[in-house]
Amino acid sequence: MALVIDGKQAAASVVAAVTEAAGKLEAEVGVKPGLAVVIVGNDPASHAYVNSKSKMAKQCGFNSIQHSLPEETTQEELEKLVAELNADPAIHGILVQLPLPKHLNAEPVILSISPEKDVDGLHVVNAGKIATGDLSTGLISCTPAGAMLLVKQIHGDDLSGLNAVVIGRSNLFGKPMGLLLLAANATVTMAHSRTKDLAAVCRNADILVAAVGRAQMVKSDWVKPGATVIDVGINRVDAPDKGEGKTRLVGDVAYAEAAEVAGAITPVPGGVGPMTIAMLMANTVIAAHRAAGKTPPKF
Ligand SMILES: Nc1nc2c(c(=O)[nH]1)N[C@@H](CN(C=O)c1ccc(C(=O)N[C@@H](CCC(=O)O)C(=O)O)cc1)CN2
Repeated sequence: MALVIDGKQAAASVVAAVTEAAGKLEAEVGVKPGLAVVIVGNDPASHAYVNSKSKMAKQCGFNSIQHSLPEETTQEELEKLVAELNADPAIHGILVQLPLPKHLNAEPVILSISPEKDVDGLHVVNAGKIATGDLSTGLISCTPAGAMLLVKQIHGDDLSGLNAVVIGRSNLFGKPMGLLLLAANATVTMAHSRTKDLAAVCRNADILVAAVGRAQMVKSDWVKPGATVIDVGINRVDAPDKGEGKTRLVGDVAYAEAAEVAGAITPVPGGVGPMTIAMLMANTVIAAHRAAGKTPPKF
């Protein structure tokens, strides 16, 4: 049976380090890290994530501000709010929760965030820094940064000689994850919906990262014996065994059967998910240190 990688515990360690760094920064230079979280519309899952982020920011000792905008907010109004937050010296991190309602275009909104305050790491300046191998002066996208911490728990910092396969090529996760694995010297394959014989490609992976958004698509015969499996999927499926109308969360990997083959595996829930919010806190405390002219902590 595979080792179960405990994302909750890893996230708690990151949050403890962030809280300590935030406390020291405030004590030394009087700067309290400030995080502004912006949400548009009424999507219940997005509201739950945003509430968790605001709550966690408070727990870390940050100045935590939430802007909940109505569904009918215009592109102009949203970008105006971002401009105000860019200009606010008490705010070091700005996050716009995704997805936005259909009438809004996320790309210009993300580009309107100052790269130094882009704690989601989605601005082209931050994405470009990862692409050029600069992992120390920008801000790294939270879910891939968190997934990398879990990979490094198993394999250490240097992934030389290891084959990594990332299934999924989104800007939010797949692309930066591939680049972070590459920066750690893994030999990286980016796989996606058009990849020929995906199962065979995956069987070659020492580190298999699934971010496809399809419940339990990755089967045990896709997993190389002893491989590390990182499951980024969060899919809600019917759970008739729990009672009528009940649901449960599952990942993109058929967990029970994959755990029989893998060397280490992240569960869903409790794997990569909790790392996302922890790394958001880490990025905010890093941004606050830089704004105060102090050397940021490393996570
Ligand atoms: N602006 C952003 N939008 C979105 C991001 C993001 O990083 N930035 N990521 C996702 C949603 N997300 C954070 O926003 C997120 C998803 C899941 C979790 C998490 O902890 N999941 C738990 C299960 C939670 C549950 O029970 O529902 C787990 O996997 O254990 C945290 C954050 C899309 N939007």
